[in-house]
Amino acid sequence: MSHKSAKDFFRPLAVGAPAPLREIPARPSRAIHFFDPSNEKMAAKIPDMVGTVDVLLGNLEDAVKADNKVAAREGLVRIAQATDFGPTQLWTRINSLDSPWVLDDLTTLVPAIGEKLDVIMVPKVQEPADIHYVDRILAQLEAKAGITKPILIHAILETARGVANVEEICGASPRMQGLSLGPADLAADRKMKTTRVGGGHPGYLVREDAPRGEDGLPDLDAKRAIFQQDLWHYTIAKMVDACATHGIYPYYGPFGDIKDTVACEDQFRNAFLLGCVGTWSLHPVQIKIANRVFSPSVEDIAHARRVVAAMGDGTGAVMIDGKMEDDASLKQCLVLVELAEKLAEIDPDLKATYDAIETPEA
Ligand SMILES: CC(=O)SCCNC(=O)CCNC(=O)[C@H](O)C(C)(C)COP(=O)(O)OP(=O)(O)OC[C@H]1O[C@@H](n2cnc3c(N)ncnc32)[C@H](O)[C@@H]1OP(=O)(O)O
Ligand SMILES: CC(=O)C(=O)O
Ligand SMILES: [Mg+2]
Repeated sequence: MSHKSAKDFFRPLAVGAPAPLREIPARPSRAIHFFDPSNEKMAAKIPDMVGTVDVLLGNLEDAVKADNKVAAREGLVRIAQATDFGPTQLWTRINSLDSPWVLDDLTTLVPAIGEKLDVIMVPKVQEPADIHYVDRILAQLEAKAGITKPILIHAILETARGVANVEEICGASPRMQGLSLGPADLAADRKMKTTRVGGGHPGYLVREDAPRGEDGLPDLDAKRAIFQQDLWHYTIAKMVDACATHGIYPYYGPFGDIKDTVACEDQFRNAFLLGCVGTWSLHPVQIKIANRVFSPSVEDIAHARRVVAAMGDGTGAVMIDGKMEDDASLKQCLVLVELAEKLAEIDPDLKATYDAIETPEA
């Protein structure tokens, strides 16, 4: 197998295309809010959502009826051209690479709104070749349209083969911005026996040991605690490692039980704690949940700042509230502090909240 040389990796793939980025900017993207641009009621709400969510994503793939594919594509062009997105990013999810719509998605969107599109989400990515295909065609279209900044690529991990190839997918192009988990298609592809869009399952559990009777046998009638397990732990952890290795960003994905806002928050928080930077929002109610979960808490920032202040030059060990802190826990605290600073730049309420935290002298 031939590989590009290191020096060629950051050269444009078409003459006149913008130079690839060497670092993917760490822009806040706590919620990637999905809307169907062919749904007039939904589309009408989008201009007023600017500034209330980090990313607005015009979805062209699953959840858009086959008969509405052209209307969705054209609707996205109209909305993008008419809207000033300010600090909010504009993303799209194109149709899958084996669909009859994807080529028109790309050849329509890039010339019409390429300068406004930050990221193109590519569904059902199986292998690096899928990214290479999109990479080259984007460069050709950017060159032809005179686009000045490279459009980034985000891959959805929603096939077993995609999961097996995740590291190569992350490293396939300097355009790679991140990955999202696609739990619905992934479950189908793996032949998991679930019927949901993300979240847990009551059958996937661990049960407390049974008490033993005098005969030494388990008492099967005893009440025992059960603990539902996370179906997605393995895949999210694998995604997080692959993204961190390649300097790109991991995201949870959809949580389909819109009315169960409590379980949604739990699933999002698990992803946040494991290293994800954001998640998807399918309904306006999920934006607030995502913004809350993917912003460090006041308690975490208060603690992190105490550790930073106590650690001086960042080496050695100190005790705070009975716990040992050292170089490694300081690094964890800095992840939270730096994230809070980034979010405060675009979220005035959060800035006020973080500014009000009493910070010890360094
Ligand atoms: C597995 C995957 O691929 S997941 C990604 C693909 N799926 C999606 O993108 C789904 C996007 N979301 C939706 O289609 C819808 O939110 C649904 C179908 C889940 C629920 O829609 P509804 O039944 O209309 O929800 P509900 O009645 O609570 O909506 C309340 C209002 O919010 C609006 N709304 C609902 N979802 C959205 C949205 N994503 N963005 C903007 N507005 C929305 C509705 O139009 C409605 O407006 P109205 O008050 O003017 O009538
Ligand atoms: C996110 C997505 O597309 C899926 O779960 O299938
Ligand atoms: Mg899918």
